[in-house]
Amino acid sequence: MQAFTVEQVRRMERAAMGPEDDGTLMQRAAAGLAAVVVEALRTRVDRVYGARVLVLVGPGNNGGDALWAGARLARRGVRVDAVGVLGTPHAEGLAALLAAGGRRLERAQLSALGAYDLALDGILGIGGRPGLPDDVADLVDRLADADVPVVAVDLPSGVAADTGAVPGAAVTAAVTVTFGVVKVGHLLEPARSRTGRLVLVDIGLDTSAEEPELDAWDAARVAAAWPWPAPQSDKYAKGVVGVDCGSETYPGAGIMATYGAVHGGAGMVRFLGPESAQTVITTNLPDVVFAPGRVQAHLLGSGWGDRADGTQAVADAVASEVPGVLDADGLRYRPETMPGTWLLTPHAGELARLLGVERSEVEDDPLAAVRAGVGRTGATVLLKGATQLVARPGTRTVELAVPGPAWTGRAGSGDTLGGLCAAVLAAGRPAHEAAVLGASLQAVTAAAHPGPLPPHALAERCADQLGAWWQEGRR
Ligand SMILES: NC(=O)C1=CN([C@@H]2O[C@H](COP(=O)(O)OP(=O)(O)OC[C@H]3O[C@@H](n4cnc5c(N)ncnc54)[C@H](O)[C@@H]3O)[C@@H](O)[C@H]2O)[C@@H](O)CC1
Ligand SMILES: [K+]
Repeated sequence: MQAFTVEQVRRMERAAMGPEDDGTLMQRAAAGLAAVVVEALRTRVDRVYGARVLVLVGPGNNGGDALWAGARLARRGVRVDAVGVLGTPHAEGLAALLAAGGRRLERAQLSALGAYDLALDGILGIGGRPGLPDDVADLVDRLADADVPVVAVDLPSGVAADTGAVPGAAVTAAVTVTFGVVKVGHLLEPARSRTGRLVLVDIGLDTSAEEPELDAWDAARVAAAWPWPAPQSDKYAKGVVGVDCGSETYPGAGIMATYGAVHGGAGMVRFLGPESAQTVITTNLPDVVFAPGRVQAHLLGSGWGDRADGTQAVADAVASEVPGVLDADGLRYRPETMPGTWLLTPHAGELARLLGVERSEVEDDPLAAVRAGVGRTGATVLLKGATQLVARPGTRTVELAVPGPAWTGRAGSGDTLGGLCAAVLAAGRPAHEAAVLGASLQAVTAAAHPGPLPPHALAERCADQLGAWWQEGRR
């Protein structure tokens, strides 16, 4: 699924509209919106005729969409009340609603909000600045307290369309009906959680001239893209991962990274980390070897802590011209520039350190931050966290891994994730695919095995998930 910025949407809308806006796009939007509301009413109260809908109307075309949809609903016998909550409502939309039998109420006339079966959030769309004025936020809260489900028009009002940030008050929608294309904010946390179920209504926008801002993967695409071995694939076709992770202080990181590489399907895993980890590894994963030798993807950095020869270890691996994953403490020892065949896997704090900015700056605009990480290093970058983003040199489009349940993020998850990515890299896939596939496999597996499981146990379930896909013939 592709997502676009507000600027791109505006360009596409202008191209679709031509020089004069004759309202066609808004009518398409309103028709699609009304159809979703009809379905939602059927599901919730088993009727359309006589159901009650409250329309919250802001000052722009977002309110216009909501009012025109309200008019369509009123013509089907829905009792529609519209209340202007910001600025002056869209004149033609309001006239259409009143002509269809809807009512306009003042805010003071609103009582017993629980009597409404559903509310339409037409407060702000892609023209909205994030946040809501206090009095509007108060009304939105009262609707939530009264358990009135909200259908958001285009976007839940208050969220930032281009970043997914929610810096102030915002609507939390049960369903969001968006028009033409998906916007970035629908897919990135924390706005994603405000969006509810996302429905895309086709209004005839042509995306072909625009490079998408985001490319979001789903589980089916991950299964189809996984580097499944061919019948004749030997261990070298599947790929050898060289794991130099962990330290005497943090041996567990080396163990968990190895679990990731083994269960991600590597043909062979060489463990080149501290001796203190070897007994545990060889007891639990007897297929792992400890001798140096041929490596098709490096995995470095997890659990290193301070390492005297860290800079040299990374430089040697990069100089070997074999691709690799550089994680955690290893990021501190990276050379000034790296090839795009290398994958860096920072979390927000590590990316902030790499960029020399505050962590909040990364969290407020992760898309910009992950791109900046590529600009700064030359490498491919996977930003780990609630939404896992992958940026790479040569394209503006950022890939979004399948999201996972919140408890996946715990000590050691990143170590096994590095191993999963390295297994894909060793199979010959480019770094950005290794990142998306590894992160998505971990997320899909975590969603299917509500634990919370410790990372090494989740890594074992990742192998089960691959096995399930294999059996389903998803390869
Ligand atoms: N342009 C088009 O052709 C189409 C637009 N559509 C709808 O139009 C929407 C965009 O419409 P607009 O550009 O009018 O923008 P909005 O409807 O998002 O509203 C922008 C207005 O709200 C005010 N405003 C913004 N943030 C505010 C805040 N935090 N507090 C108070 N006031 C605030 C602005 O000053 C401006 O007057 C889309 O989201 C979509 O719903 C659809 O009808 C499809 C076609
Ligand atoms: K809205």
